[in-house]
Amino acid sequence: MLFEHRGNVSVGCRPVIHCRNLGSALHFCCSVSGWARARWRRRRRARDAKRSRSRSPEDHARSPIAPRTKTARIMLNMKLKERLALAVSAFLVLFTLMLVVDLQMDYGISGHRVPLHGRVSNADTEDKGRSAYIEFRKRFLQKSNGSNGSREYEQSAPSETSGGGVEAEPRTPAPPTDRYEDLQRILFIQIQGKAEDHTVIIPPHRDLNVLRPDNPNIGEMEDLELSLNASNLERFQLKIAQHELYEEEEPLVEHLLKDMATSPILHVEQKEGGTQLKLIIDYPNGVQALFKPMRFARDVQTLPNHFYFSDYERHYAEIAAFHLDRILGFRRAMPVVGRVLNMTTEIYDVTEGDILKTFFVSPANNFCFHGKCSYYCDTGHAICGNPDMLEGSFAAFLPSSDIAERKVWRHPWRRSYHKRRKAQWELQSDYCDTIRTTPPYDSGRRLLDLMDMSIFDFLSGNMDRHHYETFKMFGNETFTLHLDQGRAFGKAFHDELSILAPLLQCCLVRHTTLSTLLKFHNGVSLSKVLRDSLKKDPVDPVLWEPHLAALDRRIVIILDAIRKCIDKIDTPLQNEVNDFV
Ligand SMILES: Nc1ncnc2c1ncn2[C@@H]1O[C@H](COP(=O)(O)OP(=O)(O)OP(=O)(O)O)[C@@H](O)[C@H]1O
Ligand SMILES: [Mn+2]
Repeated sequence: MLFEHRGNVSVGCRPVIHCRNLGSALHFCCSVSGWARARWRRRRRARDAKRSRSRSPEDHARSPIAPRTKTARIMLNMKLKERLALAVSAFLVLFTLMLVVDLQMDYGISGHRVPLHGRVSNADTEDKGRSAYIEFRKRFLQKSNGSNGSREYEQSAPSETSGGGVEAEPRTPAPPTDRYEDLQRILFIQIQGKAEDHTVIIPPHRDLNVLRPDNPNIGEMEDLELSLNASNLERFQLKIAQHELYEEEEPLVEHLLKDMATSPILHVEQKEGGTQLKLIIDYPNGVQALFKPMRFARDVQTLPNHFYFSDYERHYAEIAAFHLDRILGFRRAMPVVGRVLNMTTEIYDVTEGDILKTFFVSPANNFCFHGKCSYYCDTGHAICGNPDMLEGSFAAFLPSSDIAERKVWRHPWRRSYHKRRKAQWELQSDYCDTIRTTPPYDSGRRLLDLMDMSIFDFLSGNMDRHHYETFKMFGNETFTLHLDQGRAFGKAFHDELSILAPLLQCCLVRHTTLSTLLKFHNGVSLSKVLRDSLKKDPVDPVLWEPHLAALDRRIVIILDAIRKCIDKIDTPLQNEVNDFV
């Protein structure tokens, strides 16, 4: 409005608005206007008076000049302060307008600048957000250091299903920076027999699994003789000994695996007990196997909202866990092999009873069935062939209870199996002190076996260890069976530290187990040895690569934990707090 005046003052001010130095321009404009205003006002008043005398009131109303004159009069009547305020606000409005136009150039009009700006600024925020998150997480984990019993080591592919491909390529692990020479030294001294007893690492001369004063097998214990046409499974079963299921390099294991993978299937029936569907497979000559069907591809991971107790069983986990148990030198898991079945001829045609009623053809024309069990035995969770070929795991059958009865033990570090309740070991920091003084954990090999089981389960990510079993005839001084690994290998990018709770709370490990872990850490990696071992299986590749990679990562975590335990006894005062679990 100010710049619409035609008088000297406004004309005099107009160029000023284009000046870059607004402050001095305004000052100039206003000092000029002060002098000119009085003169102009006098002249104007005289002219207006003349005009109003010569015009009628109607003329006055009709005249287009009238409002402008009025405005000008208002302007002239304004005080200097008011005019200055007006000038500043007008400038501000203009300035804002210019800004808006400039912004539009950035985000709307200019086709080049939009994506560039967008990308750069987004990446910046994301990067900052992510690194801040990682930093926070790192600090949080350092601070809590597993006080809640669970620590995550998430890697770059946290998707639930990752379709094989590029991600599944084996990564070359970086050479180990820490060879754990301190731990190696302790083992070396123990081997030389010079060592005193160690509270964390139990030397071979104190370990019944190494000493084995007696190691009878089932055949000897039961006085059973093998018939000439005895199957490989019978031979295997009678050779099960007090301290291990089978000897190192036992040739029967390979024979047994071959039998289960190739022998004709005579009969199938659903196994009672357990929560998920399992079939008992009958082969010629009385050989039996426990079949777990394939439900998902190898790279389908545990659903994030599933508890360990509602996780699906994975057939490949049973196969991989058997190999892992053997490689680690435990030999406490029954041999398991993979095989692809024809559902029509090798299941449907050779079974009877209620299970038959659960077979159907899916909309995708695949042959399916769901059986009857308490978890996932319904149409929505059916087991489907492709179109009628079905893969599964076949575990060699344990000797019947007529020959070798088993004792079922409640695992002291059992989880609560309730979505809100916590188990005793999660609440009591000195929980192991209680267990150590309770039979059968107060002497012999049992507690050490649970430490091995904890390591075995941590490596494979198996949280489902509610019970364990032993052969009754061998009493308490016998190995613990590694049965039911169906829920292992479910989360490749997460290391569940709470599985290690027994080891972390008791600070106890076998010399032989530690030695095996160090051998893999410093030599040929566990992932490589397991990958090579699994190559012999008919359904190889058995494990998704990230699961194999996880093993090498988890070994380091176990070694760190053992070192921490030793530090604790060396400097007890500094480590009073049980800061792992
Ligand atoms: N190889 C085997 N031979 C004979 N019996 C077996 C074998 N493996 C497991 N069993 C028996 O079958 C039972 C159920 O097996 P498993 O635990 O694998 O099934 P599950 O459905 O996973 O059970 P749960 O849901 O209780 O974990 C076991 O408790 C065990 O006694
Ligand atoms: Mn199970």
